[in-house]
Amino acid sequence: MGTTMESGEELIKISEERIYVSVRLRPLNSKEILRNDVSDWECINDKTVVYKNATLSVSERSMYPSAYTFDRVFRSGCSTREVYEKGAKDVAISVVSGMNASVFAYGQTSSGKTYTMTGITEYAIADIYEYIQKHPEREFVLKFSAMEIYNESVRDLLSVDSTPLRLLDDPERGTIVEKLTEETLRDWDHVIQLLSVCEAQRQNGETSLNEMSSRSHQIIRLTIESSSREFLGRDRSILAAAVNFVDLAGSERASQSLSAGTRLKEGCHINRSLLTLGTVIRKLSKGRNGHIPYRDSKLTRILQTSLGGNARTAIICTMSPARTHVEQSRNTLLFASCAKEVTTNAQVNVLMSDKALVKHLQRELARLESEIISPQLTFTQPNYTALLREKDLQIEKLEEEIKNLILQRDIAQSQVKDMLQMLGDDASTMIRVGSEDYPHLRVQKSPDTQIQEHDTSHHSLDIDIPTSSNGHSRTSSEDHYARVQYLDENFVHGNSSPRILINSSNFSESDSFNNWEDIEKQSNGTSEDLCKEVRCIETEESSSKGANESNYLSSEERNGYPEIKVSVNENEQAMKLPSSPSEKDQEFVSPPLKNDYEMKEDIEKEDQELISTSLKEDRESILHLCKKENEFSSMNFLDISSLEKLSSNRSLKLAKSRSCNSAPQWFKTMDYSENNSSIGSERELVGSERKISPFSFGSNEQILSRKDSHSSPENALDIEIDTPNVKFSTSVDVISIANEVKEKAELPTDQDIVKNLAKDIEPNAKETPKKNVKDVGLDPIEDEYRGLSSWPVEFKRLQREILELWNACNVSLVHRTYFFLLFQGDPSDAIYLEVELRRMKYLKDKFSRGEKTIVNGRQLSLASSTKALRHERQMLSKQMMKKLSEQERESLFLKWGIGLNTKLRRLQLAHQVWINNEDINHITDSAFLVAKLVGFIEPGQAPNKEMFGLNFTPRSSTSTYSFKRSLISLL
Ligand SMILES: Nc1ncnc2c1ncn2[C@@H]1O[C@H](COP(=O)(O)OP(=O)(O)OP(=O)(O)O)[C@@H](O)[C@H]1O
Repeated sequence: MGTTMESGEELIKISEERIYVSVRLRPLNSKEILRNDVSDWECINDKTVVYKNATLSVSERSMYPSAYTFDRVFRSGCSTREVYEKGAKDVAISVVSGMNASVFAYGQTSSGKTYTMTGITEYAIADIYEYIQKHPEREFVLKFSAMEIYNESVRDLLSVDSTPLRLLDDPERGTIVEKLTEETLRDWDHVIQLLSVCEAQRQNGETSLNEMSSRSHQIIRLTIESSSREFLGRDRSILAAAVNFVDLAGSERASQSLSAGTRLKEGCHINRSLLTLGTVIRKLSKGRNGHIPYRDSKLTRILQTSLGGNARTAIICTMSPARTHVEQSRNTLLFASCAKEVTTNAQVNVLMSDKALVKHLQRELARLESEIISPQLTFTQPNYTALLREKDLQIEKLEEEIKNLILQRDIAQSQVKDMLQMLGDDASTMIRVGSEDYPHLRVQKSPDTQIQEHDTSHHSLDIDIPTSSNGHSRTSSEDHYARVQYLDENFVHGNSSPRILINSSNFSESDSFNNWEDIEKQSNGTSEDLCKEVRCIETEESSSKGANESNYLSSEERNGYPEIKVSVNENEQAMKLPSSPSEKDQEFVSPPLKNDYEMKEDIEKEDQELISTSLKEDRESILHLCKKENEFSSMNFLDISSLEKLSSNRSLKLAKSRSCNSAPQWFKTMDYSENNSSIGSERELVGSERKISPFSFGSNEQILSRKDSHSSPENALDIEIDTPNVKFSTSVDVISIANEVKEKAELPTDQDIVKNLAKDIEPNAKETPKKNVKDVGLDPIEDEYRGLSSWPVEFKRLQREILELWNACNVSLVHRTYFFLLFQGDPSDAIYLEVELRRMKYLKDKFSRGEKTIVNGRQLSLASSTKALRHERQMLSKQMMKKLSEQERESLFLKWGIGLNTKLRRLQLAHQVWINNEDINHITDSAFLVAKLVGFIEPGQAPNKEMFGLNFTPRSSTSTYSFKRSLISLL
């Protein structure tokens, strides 16, 4: 056998094993001997039986195998005991270990099946009892049942009732025989008694071959349940299995058995069922593929488990050695040969009692509940510990991060506080924006006394360094300036605040700025030096919101927007303007207009997160610039010596020249200048009416000629900044500075825009015939364009190109509006159009390459500008409710083709403005609408260009300057 079972205590798990097949030869019976039948079969060893008929021809011998090998062959002289011991016991006794078992006897009629199985059944049961007796620690329950299949009917052999029993299919137990009597064995005698009953009940009949021929298939079933006595009364497992002792009816040939009538009918059923059994065995021997016809007979249905299922099976094929039965013997051997190829898969059958099952389920339930409540507890101890350790590390890391964040926050707050202190030294300098206080921004006004004392040097411009202890009067232009600053902030939604370097000689107020002290220290220069070259940072109220961060950026950080040095021409006479008492002591910058609050608040939200960062960067940038002061001394336009040189050689001289000799005509013509009344004139240019241009610069040729420029008073772009009580005149030699830059050390790549602009302008300048300023008397460039009929065309071309670029770059609508309304065709605006065009091209180039650029310290991309533009339109739509009357709104809706009942009509309107570049009327309408919404135009006020800086009254000139200088600074 494949598996021995020496110890009954062990539960033997047997995987797949083959059916144990043995062949038993019986001796010739008396009848066979009487007719001189010979025995042709001989067991040559324990496993092989051979056919030894010497009378067969060679051809006959070749038709059949002569030797058959099985697990065991038993000679005719072997006892049933030996057959049992060696051919059935191992399988039969498996039942005590919880495995199903079956022992078959297969063979032709009268071959000795009943003879063999009777003995094997008794021996097996005897051994089972012996096993039980040897294992008192276990409790066994033996149940006995017996049935026969007679003429394809199942009968209970333990019942006198011959009513056929039904077969039921149970999904777990397989085929069960309904109402089959099952007797619990009491003792050995009980076994003998029941076996006797079965023998008595079984259908037997006399045939010519067997006086006591079994006419049915008999199945004696012994079911054994066992459990350990140790666990008796507690939850315990029960091993349950059954062993079948099957005595098949013998195949027979009617001709041989001479059966007729009932015997013939029985023989037919017997043969049919045996044929099905043979088919099942044959199919199983070839594998389990395909259909196995278990259900073709009750025999195979009942024995399905034993045939290739959960059972150990042993088949003992009995055969007569007589020559007369050779054919039947060969059939038996053929069946045996197939059977030995069939495999079964026996398992230990463990039954759980209801009590045990309940106990088991309760334990499982408790375990699952425990997992739900505390999943970690289900981990193994090492994993649990590792998990805890990991969590601890994470907690430590997070705590460390929190500490760092708190530290950074404190530092940022401290910096904010410092900056605020630096920006405003008293409460009066603070303005309230929303819930935050911001410092007022002021023009650094040079007291007259100081101006008089320092009449030889450059003068400070509107350095919006916070007020000092000196205290500065506030300008009346604060409102306007605030608007402009707002525009500057939001230029291209990137807050491209301008940066202007201003030569200053009397920047004493800056002493109050601690950082300037640091600058002084680190620059290894004297305070005088610093006073000469002070980087005037155009700070505004939004400085605390990051708008001024770019002002403190190093040139490397500005990413394409290099600082422009503005040398302030301190010409007291020219600059000194009659003060308007009403405009005195007004802050240069006022809180944002109420109309702007909403928009500003939204922007502030976005900017809040940049506040501390920008302030920190500001401080670092200042320090960085201080360090760079010396480094730049021989490198770029930021260096002090360079600026000094420029100041002394050019700007200063220019200033002196102008102040002493011939101040630019426009100075004189300005209505607030000393000589404005005498020189001012009205000029009509491109349909725009203006009294004077506040900007003038010499011919390009003069400007770009360094040698000449140093000695020429016309080679500077002059910007006059006026305040009510102090007038500033700035000489912004843009081109010269650009050239200065170009000639200096390599600039960052992003600053090439400046070079390019200078290069582009330079040839034009050279082509432009030099004009005698004195001859012209006014702005040379104006003269130049005034004499050229191409300027209006050129202006429109520039304007159209700028419009397209605005759209492409998602430029702020407010910026567009202001720019559009400000620059309407005056030739003096050419430089600004050129600058704007360059800026836009630069941006578009960046965007087209998917790159980001830094504008005023913020990263600006096409996506972010798109978002900002959408946001701006939303803000404008909100402003419509505040800035427009219902009648105005309805009128606009009708004008812009929006239904009065349309949902989100204000938003629709906001999305229509500034979208059609081809229609100048649309652009104009858009500009006026935006201007009105953001407060350029007061409700009920007719728009006119005087409001947008073209009327250079003291009040408006500041805003004009601010806007224009922002453009210049971006060079
Ligand atoms: N090995 C044996 N040694 C001695 N006598 C045997 C042996 N086998 C069978 N016999 C005898 O042969 C006769 C027929 O045996 P048995 O009834 O067991 O055959 P069977 O295969 O069961 O026949 P059937 O299929 O017709 O029931 C019996 O009288 C029996 O005593």
